Amino acid sequence: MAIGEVASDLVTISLKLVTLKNIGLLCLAYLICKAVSQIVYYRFIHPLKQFPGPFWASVTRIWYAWHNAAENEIRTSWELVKKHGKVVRLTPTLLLVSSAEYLPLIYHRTSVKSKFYITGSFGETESVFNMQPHAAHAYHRKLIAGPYSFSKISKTEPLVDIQIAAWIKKLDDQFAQTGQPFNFASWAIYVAYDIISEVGFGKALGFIEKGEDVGGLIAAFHTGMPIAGFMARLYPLTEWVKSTWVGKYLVASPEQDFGIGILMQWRDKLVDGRKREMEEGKSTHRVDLLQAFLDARTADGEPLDLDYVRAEVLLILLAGSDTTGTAFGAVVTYILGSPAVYERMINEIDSAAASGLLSSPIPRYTEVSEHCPFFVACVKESIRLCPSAPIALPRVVEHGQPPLIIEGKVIPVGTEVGCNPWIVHRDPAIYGPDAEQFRPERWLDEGNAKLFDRCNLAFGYGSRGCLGKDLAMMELLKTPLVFFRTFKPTYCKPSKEMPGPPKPTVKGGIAIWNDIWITIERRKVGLKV
Ligand code: HEM
Repeated sequence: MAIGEVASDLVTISLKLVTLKNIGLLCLAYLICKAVSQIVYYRFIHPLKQFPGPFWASVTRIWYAWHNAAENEIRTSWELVKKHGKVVRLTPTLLLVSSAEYLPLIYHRTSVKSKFYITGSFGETESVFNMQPHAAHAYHRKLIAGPYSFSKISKTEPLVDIQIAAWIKKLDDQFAQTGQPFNFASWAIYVAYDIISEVGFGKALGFIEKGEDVGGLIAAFHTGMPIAGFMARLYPLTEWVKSTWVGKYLVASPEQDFGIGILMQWRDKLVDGRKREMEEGKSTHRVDLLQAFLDARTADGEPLDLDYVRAEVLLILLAGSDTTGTAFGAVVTYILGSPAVYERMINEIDSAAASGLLSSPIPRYTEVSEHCPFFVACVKESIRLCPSAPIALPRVVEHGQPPLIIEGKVIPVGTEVGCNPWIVHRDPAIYGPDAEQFRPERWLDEGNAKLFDRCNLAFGYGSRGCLGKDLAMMELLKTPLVFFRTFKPTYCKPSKEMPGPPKPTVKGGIAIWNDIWITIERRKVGLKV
């Protein structure tokens, strides 16, 4: 047979082999080889193989993303910590550390956020929250931190009071006077939204007035968070998808009529409205956060890029409302769940008020901190047990930083390390053997309280800690206090329409209270509305 004929036969045979079925089989074989090599590498060769954790967690991020989507990430992580100790491997590259003693080492001054934060779920332009490199974050944080300082935020206290008074009046009219039950979980977010929009943008969005989820913003956030959580946990996939044409559908934008897109539309209305006012010379008297961002200048005297201002404004809407509402929900639920705590708290508030130590109708933040130590302890204990952002907050171990040594082991460069506030706040070495119980008294010992404050991760830690903490604490010490002083709440008997008992779920990375169904009656003391 001539060489030409052999070649032609070979081509014919080859072409016969190129069938759809064979191409499929080849792809399958490739995927199996890739999966097997990934499993072998991460489980038996990778430097993190020495750390304990479930098999699937050590070889694929899908395990972690799956548990987040199934809303059982915390319980699962907690059980692993109880089983394995202070360090657990949650993904091929992520270690969860449960011991508070390591917080300063992991969250040091120049720590770098991991790609967990790249999701694009909050839009194309990053705010200080998403920025990963230390230098970029430090530069931008310096530009915008001024208006969040305690001295500036304490000037907004009268604005907070206006919203608290409006909220109490609405609750009185709609529920105390009528005896109608209501879901406190929703109303807690309503007041938080109106406070943050008043302080942040100079006008409450109207949640209290309308008594509803204005523009569906709360629902939009709750829908968007599980997607954000999934994308954060599967970030290599997210990064790749973002580089393809599908990316534009993945990254949140105001063109989208769902999820975070809806919040962006509102954000743009606020920013554009303010820009118009400025052009018309109307907004010179404004002192809110938005105006501070628009007036801020870089070292070269340039205004901040408008897209960046938009990103920071969106962050205020996202970070400053639901989180605070969740904390209100926690305070009320934990206090109502313990009659002895309720009695002690209400007696303290009543006697402080009777002694003239609390201004009327709404006490000042400083008065509450000084004269109601047990109530303050209740708030701190509630946030300890139910932090609003119960996620691992991962940082990357980088070259050029001091070596990170945990439990005697050097953590390899490139590893993601994080602590989940929900878990760290239950560290028995700090809080004792009853760490899982709601016991506000533990904060009354001054030495303990200082230690607990140092180990608190509810507002993040160190140079990347929450900029809105002072505002949030002001809201948290005032709003539930006025609520309890004015009304006596009682849980409703659980039914199909009013399920109970109340419990938090975690969507993406945010704790959300569901079904705090109560009735309220007016007490003889409290805010007259
Ligand atoms: C109870 C209420 C709040 C809680 C529990 C909370 C929690 C947190 C946490 C845990 C972080 C750090 C996240 C990380 O390390 O990745 C953070 C960052 C941040 N929060 Fe809050 N937050 C609350 C309220 C607020 C409010 C009211 C505002 C705005 C007025 C705000 C603005 C911010 C900002 C701007 C950052 C980013 C800081 C940075 O990276 O430099 N937060 N918050």
